[in-house]
Amino acid sequence: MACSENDDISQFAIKREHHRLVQIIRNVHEHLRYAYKQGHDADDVWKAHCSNLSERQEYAQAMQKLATTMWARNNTRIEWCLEACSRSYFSGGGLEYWIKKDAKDKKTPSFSTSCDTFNFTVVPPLKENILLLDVGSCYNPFRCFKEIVPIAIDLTPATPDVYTCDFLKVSVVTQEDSRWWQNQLISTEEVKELPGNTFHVVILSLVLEYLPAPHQRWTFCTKAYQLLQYNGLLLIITPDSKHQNKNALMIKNWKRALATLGFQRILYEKQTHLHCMGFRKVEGPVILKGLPPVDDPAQLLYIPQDLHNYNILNAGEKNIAVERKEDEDNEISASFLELPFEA
Ligand SMILES: C[S@@+](CC[C@H](N)C(=O)[O-])C[C@H]1O[C@@H](n2cnc3c(N)ncnc32)[C@H](O)[C@@H]1O
Repeated sequence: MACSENDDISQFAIKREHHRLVQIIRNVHEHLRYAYKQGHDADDVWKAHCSNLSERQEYAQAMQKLATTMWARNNTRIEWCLEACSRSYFSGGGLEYWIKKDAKDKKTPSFSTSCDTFNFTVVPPLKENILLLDVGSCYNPFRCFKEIVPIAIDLTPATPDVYTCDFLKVSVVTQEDSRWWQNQLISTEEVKELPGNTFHVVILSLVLEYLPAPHQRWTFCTKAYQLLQYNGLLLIITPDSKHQNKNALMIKNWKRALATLGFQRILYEKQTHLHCMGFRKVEGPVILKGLPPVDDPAQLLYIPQDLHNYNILNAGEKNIAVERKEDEDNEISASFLELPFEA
């Protein structure tokens, strides 16, 4: 057989495997959204999902394989996060810039006044490594960067260095000694508590769209706020293959919602398949010029898929929820199917 035919066959096999893995991920997201859209209580939907270990494990393996083999040379979200927090913000002068700007604008004090101790505010220069909480980490992609101490948590870890933790349920506790919780983690099978005002960075990468209800995404962002030190960074990555303006309103609404918590958006980049956003924790709320206050900020944390209509296609043992044909035609590019594929 000619070499190019062999290549074609292996390309085809890789593409088929990519499609299979993506389908596993999409099905989990769609089942959750479908159940919620049917009028079920979000807590009940989540409880049912948490009891389905085999489905979650299949998802974890599929996600790990996709990220580490299929997209291995295209993990731009990990690179972006690293660049944003390490090279740009903590080591590249970003933190100093924002602190000086605050002082000049006299909008917020350089150092927090609401914290009990100085230690709960990040000040330049950062003398330690960056303490980074990766929520919904799956396979701990930040483990190999020397400037970062990653604490990786996931509902269903794909690798042993990721702690089991349901971030919707975790309690944020007050701990003045930051070593306390590191000892806790070592001896814990499932993380039930995390210390407030502690982390330099919280990462929410491709995780908010896993949650079917906007108020669950709000819970994630609220907890991220509580866990970060002042001047710490929340980095959010969300998939979207449309051009930048298509979902510009959604991104603006996220900014508004997060501003009510005290997150100031300081970084934004639209990549081909992703929105990458960086928010700095300040003493909130952040006032956005020309915009009225928001009544129900949680509802602003919607994603394009929330607006889809769902049908039951398969009335077999397990109903398969799918988006209606016209929605599929119009909006499919916002889904995982369009995340980058590398042969
Ligand atoms: C699409 S994967 C993203 C993995 C990784 N962050 C990345 O960017 O490659 C979404 C992950 O979020 C996790 N997840 C979903 N809900 C969660 C929750 N309530 N608490 C912790 N992890 C959660 C899932 O188990 C899954 O591993």
